[in-house]
Amino acid sequence: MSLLRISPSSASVKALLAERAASAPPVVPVAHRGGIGGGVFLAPPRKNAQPSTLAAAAARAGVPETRPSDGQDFPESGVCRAPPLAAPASVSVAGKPWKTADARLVLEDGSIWRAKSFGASGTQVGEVVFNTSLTGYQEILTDPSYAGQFVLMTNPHVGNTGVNHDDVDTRAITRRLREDGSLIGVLSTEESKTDEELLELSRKWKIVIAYDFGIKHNILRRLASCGCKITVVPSKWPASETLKMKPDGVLFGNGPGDPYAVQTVKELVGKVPIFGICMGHQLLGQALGGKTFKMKFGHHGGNHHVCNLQNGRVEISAQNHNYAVDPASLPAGVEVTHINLNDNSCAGLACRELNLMSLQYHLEASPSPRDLDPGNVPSFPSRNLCSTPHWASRRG
Ligand SMILES: NC(=O)CC[C@H](N)C(=O)O
Repeated sequence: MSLLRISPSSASVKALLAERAASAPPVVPVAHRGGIGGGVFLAPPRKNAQPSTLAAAAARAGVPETRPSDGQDFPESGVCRAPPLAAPASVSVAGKPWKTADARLVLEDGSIWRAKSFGASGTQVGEVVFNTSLTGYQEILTDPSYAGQFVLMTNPHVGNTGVNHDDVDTRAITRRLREDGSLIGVLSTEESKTDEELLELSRKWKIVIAYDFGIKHNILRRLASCGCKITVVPSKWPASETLKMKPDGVLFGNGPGDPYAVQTVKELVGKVPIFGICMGHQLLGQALGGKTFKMKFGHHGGNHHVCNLQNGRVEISAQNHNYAVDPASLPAGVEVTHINLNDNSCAGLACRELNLMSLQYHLEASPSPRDLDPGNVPSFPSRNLCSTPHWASRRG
């Protein structure tokens, strides 16, 4: 086991940490199983795992020098310090069959735990809970009852590999959770997201209602990773019921066949921010008074060039549709924001006055590794479903 200093990267985060920093032991943990699509382990950057750092950190935290094997510190006193193990003369990670990445776990109390991850990448929001089991992590990490949560194993000795130089102590976070109760956390490997942004994600949920016409799970996953709390409703869910739920935004997603449910969309337009994907885009087009038509052979492929008319950038998109919105039929005030460069058909529209936008392609489908990720298109924040100001306003 080893320790890691909490290293806030900005004054504002420092301020948030100030109340707790004095008593918070400078430790970092291992977190398992984000909702990112697999297990995530955090391990500390190796440079922070030096015995001298550990000793100094322990002294600052006022933690007595005891080893976990003493068995005196936990759980009675909620001890959270690992012993200053003598590091092996040389420890190499070169032979590991996985890639590691810098990761951060940001809790809603303002604490930031920097470490290394392996496995899935991305950003995920979830409730952090701890599990004290000594064995059986396979069953724990695959238990669907943990959906929406991060599981923090208090026992660092998980699996059959023994304790090694990269393993870390999770008990500091556990102590915090025991004192304050379960906390919402954000686990992220995305360097483009600042600490402040991650902290905001942990504190503010956006309530999204997603109509299910056959919605793709990855759309929901990507929204969840932006800090959205999503309720999926059936395709015939009345607009009046949606409005009663006071959402920050409504998503009309993909689905088979000719667009339907236009009446529901009409009843919501102008009352709540709306985002449409693929069939949702066609529905919005019709609800605004436009017309859709059946294309000769449709668009089905993973390499359709789309021009974003707002910034002139060309995006490579995944497409799957047989119908398209006729731009000439759209009323004034509705802007065509994207066109398919193969045939100049409408690939996106927006109406700022009515707080809506839509795309005729699958931005969640990752045609290239991160092609349509907002972090890669910083000049166009509306690429981000969540940061688009006219799509989903923030909820405090
Ligand atoms: N991917 C989709 O949502 C398909 C939309 C619609 N069914 C079409 O074929 O045009």
